[in-house]
Formats: sequence, C-alpha cells, structure tokens
Amino acid sequence: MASPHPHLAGFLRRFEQFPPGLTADEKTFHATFNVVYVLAVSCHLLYAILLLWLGEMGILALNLAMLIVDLVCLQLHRARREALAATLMALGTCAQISFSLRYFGSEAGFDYFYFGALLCIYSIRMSFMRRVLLCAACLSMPLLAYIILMLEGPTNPLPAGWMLAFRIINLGVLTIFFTLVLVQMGWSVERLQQRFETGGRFDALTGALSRAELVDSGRGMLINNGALSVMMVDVDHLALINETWGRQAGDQVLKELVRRMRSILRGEDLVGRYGGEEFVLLCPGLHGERVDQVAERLCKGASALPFVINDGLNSLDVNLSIGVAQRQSGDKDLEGLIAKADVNLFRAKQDGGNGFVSDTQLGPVGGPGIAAIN
Ligand SMILES: Nc1nc2c(ncn2[C@@H]2O[C@H](COP(=O)(O)OP(=O)(O)OP(=O)(O)O)[C@@H](O)[C@H]2O)c(=O)[nH]1
Repeated sequence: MASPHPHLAGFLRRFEQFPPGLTADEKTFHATFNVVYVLAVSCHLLYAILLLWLGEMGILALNLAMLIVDLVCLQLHRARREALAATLMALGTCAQISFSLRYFGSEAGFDYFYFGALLCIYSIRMSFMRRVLLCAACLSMPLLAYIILMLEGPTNPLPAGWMLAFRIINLGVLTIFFTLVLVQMGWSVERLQQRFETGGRFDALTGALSRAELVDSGRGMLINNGALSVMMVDVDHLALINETWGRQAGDQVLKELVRRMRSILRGEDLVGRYGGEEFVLLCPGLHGERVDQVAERLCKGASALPFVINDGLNSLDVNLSIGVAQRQSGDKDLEGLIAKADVNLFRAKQDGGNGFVSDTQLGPVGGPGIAAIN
C-alpha cells in the first residue's frame, strides 16, 4: 500500500542518507545532528512568524540570517565538514543570543529554552557524564536569565553601571560557554572523522572499505527489511597486466577502478575490497531491473576510458566481470548473498568476462581480454 504521506516520507528519507562507510554509532551521531538541523530550522521559522507578528524587524532580519547560516551548516555537514558546521553554528548562535539580549533587554527567555532544547538533543546519545554536564548547562541558562531579570527589577538595589556590568559579564559567560560546548562537539566530530579515515577501515592501496568494515556495514544494512543488491567485481586478466606492465601498473589499475566505480555509484553505495583484485559493492535500496542497469553501467563505464599507467607513459583497456545477487525479502544472510554473487561472477568469467551475470540473466558487454593501446 502506498504511504499516505509519500512527500513527507521522501523528505525524511533525505535525512537518513549517510556518507558511505559509517558504523552504526556514527550513523546515530549523524542522525542526531540531522535532528538538530531540523529543530533549528523549524525554530527559526516559528520565531520569524512571532517576530513578524510583534513587528520586530531588526531581530527578524537577524533571525532570517541565522536561518541561512543553519542551511549552509546543513550542507557543510552533508559534505562531511561537520566540525566547520558545528563551529559556524556555535558562532551564529552566540551572535543571536547577544543580539537578542541587547535588543530585548534581558527578557529573551525564548532563546534560552530554544538552546536548552538544542543541547538536550545534542546530548541524547551521549555518555552519562556528558549528559549530566549538558543538562546542568541547560539549567544554568534559565537560571542566569532569572538572575538578570531580578537584577533589573524595580527593587534592584544595584546602581545602573553595576547592572550593565553584570549583564555584560553574564552575556560573556554565556557566549564563551556556548562556544566552548559547541566547538568541543565539533572537535569530537572531527576526531571521529579522523579515526574513521586512519583507523584501518579502508584498504590502503585503493581507499575502498576493508573487508571487515564492508561486512560490518552490510550486516547493518540487513537489519531492516529494505532491498539490497550485492555485486562482486573482478578485474579481468590482472595477472596478465602485472606480468606485462609490472605490479605497480596493476596497482594503478585497481586504484583507478575504485575511483571510477565510486563515480558511477550513488553516495549510499559501498565499495569494499574483498580480497586481491575482487571488490564487493553493496547497493542498498537497489532491486529489480535497475540492478542489471547499474551492473551494465559499471561494466561499460569503468572500462570506457583507457587506464593510464607508468606515469602516463602507457594506457590499457581493462575490463570487468561482475556477479550480482539481490536480497530476497527477509534474507539476513550477508555471507550467503556474497557467495551467490561470487557464483554469478564465476559464471560471468566462464562466459569470457567483460560482462555481468545476475540472478536472472546474463549480460555480456563485449569480448574478453585486455588490449594495450600504447
Ligand atoms: N598489482 C596488483 N595485483 C594484485 C593485487 N592483488 C592481487 N593481485 C593479482 O591479481 C591476480 C589475480 O590472478 P587471477 O586470479 O588469475 O585473475 P586474473 O588474472 O585477473 O584472471 P581472471 O580473473 O580469470 O580474468 C594475481 O596475479 C594477483 O597477484 C594487488 O593489490 N595489486
């Protein structure tokens, strides 16, 4: 049955698209950030309506500027510049707090609660200690607001100069505090990213995911019941390339192949080096005839241009063979799917290579073999 809200479902799905190769923990982290952006944008829109109604055009303009900053941050986040996005958001946030307080006097409780909610959401998946610290931070905001209000009340015993000093100190503390908390979150994201890039999760030669990482991510994909296609890709006659042109040339072919496959596949597809010259591709959501189309595009696209080797001195025509397997509904066995793709790869090789075999059909693309152009 069609979803009653296909547009809403499509919109929400956009937020579930993650950069390739994330572990379940990192996906949770990204999903949390996504919620923060949705919340931030929604708050700005609501706030804009409120300000329009109040006729506060100056602060409305700032609010709309912040909305734009949030949208820029969202794009930065998607481009995996999480630390920059978090820092920019923190600075924008502090600017808005300062400006709001100066504009409204000290009665900008809305901002405090908005950022309280924001920090609570940041903290949802964090460790207990960090959650306690953030909750304390959230509580300190209305408390500070209350103190400022008290100081400003009609019975305020402090001289005007003192009151101004108090307000400036409070604003400074708030600003530094928020900057530190949010920038520190940015740093933790950056550390996460560094670990991701240097923690042996990638194959050193090609930059594809390591086998262990690929299997881990693949198992994660099988937790829900969505479609999944597995392709096993093998370079045709790599041994001959190694013998003829040297092993370094073979290495260059493998590196370039991964680059080409990535450029053909979608962002959410994973490319992993399974062993030697074999790669496994995991394509979530891909099923039916589209699987054969993608396999054909890979065979044709990856070998469309010659592979340049030996520092540009030579170039080679290199072909691929692909075995394809599609997940049947309820199937949770990743190894079984990979084995099926492997059997189909064997059939493609037996058929002369340079083509693909899926569960249902044989799809040769051209003749077998490699041809040296230069
Ligand atoms: N240059 C290079 N070669 C590799 C690497 N890993 C595996 N190989 C080589 O890939 C070749 C695989 O040989 P075969 O299994 O006979 O496959 P093939 O020559 O591609 O032949 P077909 O798969 O039948 O088309 C071997 O010569 C391996 O040494 C690598 O990281 N770099």
